[in-house]
Amino acid sequence: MASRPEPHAPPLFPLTRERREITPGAVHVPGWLDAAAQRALVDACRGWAAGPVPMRHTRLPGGGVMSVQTVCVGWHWQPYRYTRTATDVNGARVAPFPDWLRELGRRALTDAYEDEAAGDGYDPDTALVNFYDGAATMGLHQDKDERSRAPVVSLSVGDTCVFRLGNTENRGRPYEDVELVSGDLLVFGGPSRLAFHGVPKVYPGTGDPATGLATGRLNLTMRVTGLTGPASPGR
Ligand SMILES: O=C(O)CCC(=O)C(=O)O
Ligand SMILES: [Fe+2]
Repeated sequence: MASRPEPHAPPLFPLTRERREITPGAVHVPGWLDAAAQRALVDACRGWAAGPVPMRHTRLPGGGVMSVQTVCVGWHWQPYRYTRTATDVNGARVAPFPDWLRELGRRALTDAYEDEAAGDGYDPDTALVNFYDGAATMGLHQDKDERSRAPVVSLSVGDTCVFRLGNTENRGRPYEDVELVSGDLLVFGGPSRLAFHGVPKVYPGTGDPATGLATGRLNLTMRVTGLTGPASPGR
């Protein structure tokens, strides 16, 4: 029978994936959400996907549709603006942005930037929840429909993907491909806030169904719109 490891023995499964600043202001924290937190996030996203605005493939002005499916909370994003009601879907007002998600965003900044004060005053008011089936991808783009340049906090659950983090000038090089795994946190703020980024590939079947997500990849990004307007109910 194997003996118990000594208290000072190295962990049986050493963490090889460590917090890393990819470019100034862009930080990847692998495994930030534990299994219970991932399940809770999947549950919440499933609730939002059911309504009041259903998760859908966003229609682009050129006539195409995005391969990912998206649902929003707080403010509704449609190309290329935020509205309180989903005028391009069913006209309903989106679900309010919950306090627990704001709190999670603050902790994300504190941990990513290793600075107790980094989350102070962070007040995200919208979250975009994207679902990628095995074939979905997202082209390189900037998140620039927000008036605020506060950081974007990104959480991933389910299948592993390739996340491409580029420069702030164009879709070309330099860029770096980073694998985002279930539970990973990525923050992009500061000089990287307007970096081009996208998801060129998802690896189907790499997620753990114990998260509550049998297939596919879920990504939630929270942002500060910098907009004011008719407040969400409860805010
Ligand atoms: O899925 C991701 O990791 C990125 C999503 C994204 O860039 C977006 O929703 O704007
Ligand atoms: Fe984005």
